[in-house]
Amino acid sequence: MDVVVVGAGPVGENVADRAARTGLSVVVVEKELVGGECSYWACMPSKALLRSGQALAAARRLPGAAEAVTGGLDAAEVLQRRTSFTHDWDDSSQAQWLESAGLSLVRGTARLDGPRRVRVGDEVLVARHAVVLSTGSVPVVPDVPGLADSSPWTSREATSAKTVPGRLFVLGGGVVGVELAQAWARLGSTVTLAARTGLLGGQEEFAGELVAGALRADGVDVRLGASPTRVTREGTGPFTVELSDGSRVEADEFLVATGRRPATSGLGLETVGLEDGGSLSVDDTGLVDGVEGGWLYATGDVSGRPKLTHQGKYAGRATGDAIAARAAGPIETPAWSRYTATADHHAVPQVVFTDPEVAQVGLTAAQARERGLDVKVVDYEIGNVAGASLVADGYTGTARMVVDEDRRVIVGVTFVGQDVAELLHAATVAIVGEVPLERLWHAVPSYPTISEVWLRLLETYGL
Ligand SMILES: Cc1cc2nc3c(=O)[nH]c(=O)nc-3n(C[C@H](O)[C@H](O)[C@H](O)COP(=O)(O)OP(=O)(O)OC[C@H]3O[C@@H](n4cnc5c(N)ncnc54)[C@H](O)[C@@H]3O)c2cc1C
Ligand SMILES: NC(=O)c1ccc[n+]([C@@H]2O[C@H](COP(=O)([O-])OP(=O)(O)OC[C@H]3O[C@@H](n4cnc5c(N)ncnc54)[C@H](O)[C@@H]3O)[C@@H](O)[C@H]2O)c1
Repeated sequence: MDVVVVGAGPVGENVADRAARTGLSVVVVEKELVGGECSYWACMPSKALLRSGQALAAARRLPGAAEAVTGGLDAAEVLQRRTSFTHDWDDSSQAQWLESAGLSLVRGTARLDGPRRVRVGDEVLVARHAVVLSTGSVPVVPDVPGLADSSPWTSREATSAKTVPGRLFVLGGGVVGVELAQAWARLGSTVTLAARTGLLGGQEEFAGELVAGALRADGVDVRLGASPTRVTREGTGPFTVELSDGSRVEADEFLVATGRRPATSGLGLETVGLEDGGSLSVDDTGLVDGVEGGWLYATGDVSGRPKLTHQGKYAGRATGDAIAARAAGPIETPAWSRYTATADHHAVPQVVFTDPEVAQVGLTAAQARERGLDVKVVDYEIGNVAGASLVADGYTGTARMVVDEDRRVIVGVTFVGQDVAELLHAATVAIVGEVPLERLWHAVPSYPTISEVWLRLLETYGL
């Protein structure tokens, strides 16, 4: 075979598909479900858990519709819809797609076994051109006394649960923590969320503040600056969580949402001169640094690049194309070519699917300043836009545009509010295209849409 891809998550599937398009023979090895974490325990089920609650909350913000909402969410129906998205954790349709794309599937756990060699049980696959590691990431469980022994939930259990826990304790104020805290609170759980700092660190501060306010409005007990010091649990009974502020919380489930690390343990990295379980670093084509011969690639969560499905798939397409092209001879890989994931350094979009949504791309104001840019920050209250006031009575939300004054281009945008997710791609296009503000002025948003926030941002900037 020409190429072996380890891991059939969304990223591995994309690498394999692109490499095979030019006629290379590609084998994909998967130890669990074809489709990976994203399809079965992450993106899709978590968004399905959130969506019905958002629709209900949106209706409640509209006189006329609000009166028609006479009950709460039907949790059983929401869980059933979630399960339909995961195909009841059955991957046969995704496995069929793989075969229909001309890719071979080997089921089992793969490990490297020296250069270009991948062992799956007794079988050794030898790749003529490339081995690609697309093994994803695993949750990090912090070293809190009693926690690891108490069988806490990770995002897997929290996205696949069949019933609503009476009381849920969430540790971590990142994306997983806030999304799943809101999902379960709206499904009827009594939720406590503890975060050692503010919510959504790394984003603009107002994003975490608006989300914290919304969670509290949903009844979540948000404890900022609080860390658990001990967790105790008898068998499968309730958890008792002791917190650094001296308080105690009882919960039926405890969700660990404190980040993820690349899945490199037991991958056989030591057989190719790397450290078992260590982190990988890659160039923009996905080639792993420190390995001779240009045959080992890594993409997606395992690669140390942004842990997001769309960004991993983007890098996977570049890697698949680079492998296919290199099979025919040396290639040039300048920035912004089809072989390079250049946008990883400039414009990584992310939507946090809470209500309000947080949609962010590029640099925050603080990150832009850290890079030494001459920055102008423009803020605008989205509720003042006619389109937003039509979408919801009392619309609350904020938009921020970060401008590089030297080049007069946008380097970062954040929108927080209801229904802002679909606004984000325009911002991504503006940043990737380095569209000058004077030209952006001519991109006229329709009236009355929330997109008119673009006009207001440019006017507030001074155009
Ligand atoms: C709760 C949650 C919600 C999320 N929501 C979003 C979202 O809304 N949008 C978004 O963009 N991102 C989201 N993410 C992140 C997203 O899930 C990941 O970025 C994405 O799944 C990464 O894809 P991947 O293919 O690199 O890895 P994975 O999806 O983890 O797939 C890796 C695959 O490799 C297999 N594998 C691992 N080791 C081996 C081995 N040794 N041999 C064979 N097979 C192996 C695994 O079984 C798995 O199928 C979310 C994450 C979580 C935890
Ligand atoms: N909508 C989306 O795009 C989406 C949704 C979910 C997850 N994801 C991706 O999945 C990845 C994992 O998400 P995540 O929320 O687990 O990680 P994260 O890195 O976003 O957040 C982890 C949070 O846990 C906190 N933390 C870490 N160690 C801690 C400790 N010992 N005690 C208390 N708090 C601690 C951190 O300060 C941080 O706030 C992220 O990279 C994210 O991009 C994306």
